[in-house]
Amino acid sequence: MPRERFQRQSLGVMYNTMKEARVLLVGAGGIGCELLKDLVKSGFGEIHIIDLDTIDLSNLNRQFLFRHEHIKKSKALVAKEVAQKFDPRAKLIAHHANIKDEQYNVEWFSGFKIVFNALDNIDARRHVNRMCLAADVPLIESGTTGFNGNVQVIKKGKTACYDCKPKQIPKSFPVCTVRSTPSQPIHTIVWAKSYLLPELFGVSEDQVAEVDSSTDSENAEEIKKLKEESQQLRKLRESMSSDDFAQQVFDQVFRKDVERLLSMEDYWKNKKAPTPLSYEIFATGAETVDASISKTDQRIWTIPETFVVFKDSLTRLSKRLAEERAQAEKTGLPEPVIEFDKDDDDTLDFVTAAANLWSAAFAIEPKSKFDTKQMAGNIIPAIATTNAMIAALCVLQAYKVMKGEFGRTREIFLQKANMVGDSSDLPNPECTVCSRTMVRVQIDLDKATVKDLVETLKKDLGYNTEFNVNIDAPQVIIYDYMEAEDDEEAAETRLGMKLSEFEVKAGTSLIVQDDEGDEPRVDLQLFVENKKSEERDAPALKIIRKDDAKIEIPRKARKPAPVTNGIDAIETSTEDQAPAAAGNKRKRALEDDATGTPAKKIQQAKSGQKGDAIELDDDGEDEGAIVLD
Ligand SMILES: Nc1ncnc2c1ncn2[C@@H]1O[C@H](COP(=O)(O)OP(=O)(O)OP(=O)(O)O)[C@@H](O)[C@H]1O
Ligand SMILES: [Zn+2]
Repeated sequence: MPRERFQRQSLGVMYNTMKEARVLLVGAGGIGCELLKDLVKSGFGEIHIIDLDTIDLSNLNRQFLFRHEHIKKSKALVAKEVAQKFDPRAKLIAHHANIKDEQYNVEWFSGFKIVFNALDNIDARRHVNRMCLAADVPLIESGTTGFNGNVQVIKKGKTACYDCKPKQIPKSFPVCTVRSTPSQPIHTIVWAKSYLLPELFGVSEDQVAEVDSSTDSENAEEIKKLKEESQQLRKLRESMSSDDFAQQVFDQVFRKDVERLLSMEDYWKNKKAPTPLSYEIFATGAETVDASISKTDQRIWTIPETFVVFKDSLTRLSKRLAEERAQAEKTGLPEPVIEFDKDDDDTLDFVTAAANLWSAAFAIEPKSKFDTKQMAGNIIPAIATTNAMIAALCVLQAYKVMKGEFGRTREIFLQKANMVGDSSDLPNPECTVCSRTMVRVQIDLDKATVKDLVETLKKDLGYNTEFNVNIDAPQVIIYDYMEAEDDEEAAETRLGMKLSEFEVKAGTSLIVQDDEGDEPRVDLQLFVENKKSEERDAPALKIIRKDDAKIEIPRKARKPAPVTNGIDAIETSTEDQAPAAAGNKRKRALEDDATGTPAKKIQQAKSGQKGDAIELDDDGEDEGAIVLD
């Protein structure tokens, strides 16, 4: 078979290693479909694919393993079936599940040679990052937005982890800009999506991340007024079933609230003042417009069309909420809410129409339903070719990982047509995630007490008396060594409590924080597994040691003393300082772009400095691996 011959030629001795390797692919979406094809075609022996989702019509344009007849079926199962045809000898195993499920514990992760992340959310990425660090399995992390993408190799102790660099927080807009002085279409879209829709049908603006309601001395007065207006709007919810509900809402937000703004003359000295809208005037031109105009999504609606869609979508949403409320009352479910969803036409029609009316009041250009969908959904169209390139780059990095050449792995950034590969960063010693020591612990949760845990930490891991134990998230104190000093009786009671009383269960992470002397140990993360002890006298807790190796928990690196006027405030010896090499590596990550690409690397990509080309060169005759530099 010619393909196999070429593979042998290009992989050399690695060919057989790959045939035996067991790898995990997390996510069978845009990157995942491409990556699965690449992994099968590259000859990886056993590939596990996990995805919690089912196939949607909107996936078909780029997730090429899926066809129309697969809609609503499991992504993982269909991906496996289709990719199997590329090589019937490959062992493919599909899991239609969430990677955060309890059964996918550290032990399960330990069974893989490499894990590939092809996910679409930070939460799952962070979880896999932690599991791979705990299991000491290399992770190849990847992501794309539009024409941009990146690949990062993560290996405990050798390279930076996913959390070593701060991640960009989603952009938010100050409440005063959105509600009092909008000047761009995005402001009015955010207003409709994150203020008007939630105030009428969902949670309040205070709880929406896209709107920043924090006050300072300059805006405190205005925010107070805006809060009063929100309350008035919330009151209107009571008349949701009345015939003139749309008129009441329109009058309140597009007339009264705008009139109030207009009365603040100082506001408009240097800005164009808004115009309050009149329901009667808008209604006059609208009699002949059919509500089905909302289906037109590419062209900007006229004012009468916008008015009709506003009224019609408001009625649709009101009816829906009334039905859901009646249902919830019957079944005792909590009060329902309607949230914005770009694929839900009722909410999208409402946001488009309301945003364009708000724009009309402020003389801002209106937007089509299609454009509003992109902007409100923060959608950057996914590009199939970007996914394909990133998937291929993941495999090229995987070759180096297979050879254990972590020093030669590259962090790769794709910026439109420009690609840059820079050597992987070293771990950030101040990273609260990868600087921890991570250990598995088997606990008989029917038996184990806080005392058992405390004693095991002292006996098996060398802890002294001064340490605390918490559940990671949500934070719950399990043991606090200071308690004994404050209240001996309470401390005794706590020691006798079972860990299960604190809701410790399989999958829980426990964090042990050392407080001993000047040089405490780094934090210890214990990954809990529930295991019944078979013999009666067997210990209720067992620390799992890889190959029976002794577990050493390193001491925290002391921070270098602060520098004042060029003179060290406290004299420090060189041994006291944090590892220099790692420190040098952490100089960047100041401002990251939407893909989380550090600013420095983008600059390089743009200016075409170091490493702006990807070279595929032959890395020695017998090994024949493709090297990316
Ligand atoms: N916790 C998780 N466990 C398993 N799979 C996950 C988890 N979180 C996300 N995924 C999967 O990761 C994949 C990411 O793929 P992609 O970025 O192409 O998103 P998508 O949902 O397919 O597309 P879009 O968001 O553009 O509609 C999805 O198939 C998603 O179901
Ligand atoms: Zn880290």
